[in-house]
Amino acid sequence: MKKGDILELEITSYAFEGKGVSKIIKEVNPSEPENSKRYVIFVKGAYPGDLVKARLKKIKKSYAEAEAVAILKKSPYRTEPRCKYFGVCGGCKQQDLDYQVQLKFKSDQVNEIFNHIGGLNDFESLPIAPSEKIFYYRNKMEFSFANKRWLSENEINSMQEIKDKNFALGLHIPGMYDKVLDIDECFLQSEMSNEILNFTRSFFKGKNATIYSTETHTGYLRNLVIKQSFHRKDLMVNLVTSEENPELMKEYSDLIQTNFPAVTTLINNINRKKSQVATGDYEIVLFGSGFIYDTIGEKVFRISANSFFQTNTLQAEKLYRTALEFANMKGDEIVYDLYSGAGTIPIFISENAGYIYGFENVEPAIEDARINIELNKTGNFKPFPTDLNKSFLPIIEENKIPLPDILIADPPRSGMHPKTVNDILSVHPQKIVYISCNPATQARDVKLLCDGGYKLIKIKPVDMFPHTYHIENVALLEYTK
Ligand SMILES: C[S@@+](CC[C@H](N)C(=O)[O-])C[C@H]1O[C@@H](n2cnc3c(N)ncnc32)[C@H](O)[C@@H]1O
Repeated sequence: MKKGDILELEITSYAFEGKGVSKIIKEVNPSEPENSKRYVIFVKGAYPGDLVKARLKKIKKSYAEAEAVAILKKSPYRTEPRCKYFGVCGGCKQQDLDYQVQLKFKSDQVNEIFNHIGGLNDFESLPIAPSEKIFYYRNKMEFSFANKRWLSENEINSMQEIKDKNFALGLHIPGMYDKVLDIDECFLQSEMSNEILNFTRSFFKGKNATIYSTETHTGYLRNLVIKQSFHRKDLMVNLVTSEENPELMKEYSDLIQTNFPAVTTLINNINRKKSQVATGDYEIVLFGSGFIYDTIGEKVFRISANSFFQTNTLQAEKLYRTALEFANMKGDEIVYDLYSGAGTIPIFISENAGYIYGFENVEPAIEDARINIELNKTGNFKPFPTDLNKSFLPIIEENKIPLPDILIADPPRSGMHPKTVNDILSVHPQKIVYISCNPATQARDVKLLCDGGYKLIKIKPVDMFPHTYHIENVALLEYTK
């Protein structure tokens, strides 16, 4: 067996990040053939139930990696993808998999990750909460401009001259930071979002506007971010550019106002940094308030261009309700909310807690949290600017913050800094509710907390991102010593 070989493989299970698993016998045990050792091959582009031809890409001692090149027998779990860009776009990699099966695979994967990475086996695993909407469920889309448009095979193979290959506005090709798939529709946000996307492309193309190059670090256009309230009629268009161009922006702004009365605010974020992030060094509000408002449950939240808000509003409510159920408070508890963003969790749970202290390092998010406190007349929550890559103990001491009964943490994908885990152990809340969009780093951190005296009681995934591999999971830990 060598790299490049093509094997016929039966796919029997599913691994993290959408790889089918096939187990083959490399060496037969002659005395007990049925007990011959199985060798695992992870197959990209294959689902359980498929029979595929796959090309070997990498061979290791205990496993190999391959890529499906032909499907000989289709898995019964496969469905027809809705989107014409499926297979190329990095957005919805499981759109060809039945949604109920997606849920089952996500659930199985969380358990497997907790078992393998965390070495955790003794906990209750609650059923995954399905997403109410499986299309048009996002309230935010971040599109990128690129001066290298992804070309289809047909375009490359055709003998004709390729048009517009230096202008794209759409979504990145997986693994290619500089190439963008120029899309004219996406089923993740709303129809209106697609219209704004297409209008923005034709406007700037018509003006021969330049696109920021990741190689030369010159050029004007960087990102188009659309934020749309789910429960209200607020719609924000945020154009991220490398510099100011007041004349061009004025023209764009006037046309957006005329053609899209639904757009309630237009912002121009100026990002002079080399890194490709869709947040600016400063922002210019062209019209409207510069914010949108949305609700989760009974609570209303202001969201600015650069603050985090859960992207699936309907599922955010399920996520927060799960956290609230897990915390199971009497009403007088001191709660710490680490990575508190715009204060959405503290405000959502405020009636069930005594006092909540939030810790967050993004200034616009903290500013939003302060406004959200006023909007909701929340009298028992205060956010503290805190960099959780450093110890938060000095902030507690300086501000005489009492020790917590309950700690909620909702870190970014990278999980918690080891210093934060240590700090949690030293403030030893009775319960920890850990929300995560990356069960691998969550299991790693939960293991550390369990080594420090906590017990994992239960977990519940909440599907926030249908058709993608992304898994959101809530875990409850209790102090046992
Ligand atoms: C997954 S979001 C959760 C926000 C909030 N809990 C919610 O549900 O909307 C993670 C948050 O962590 C914040 N964050 C990231 N790195 C941080 C750090 N080093 N210190 C403090 N907060 C950080 C981000 O700004 C973001 O608001």
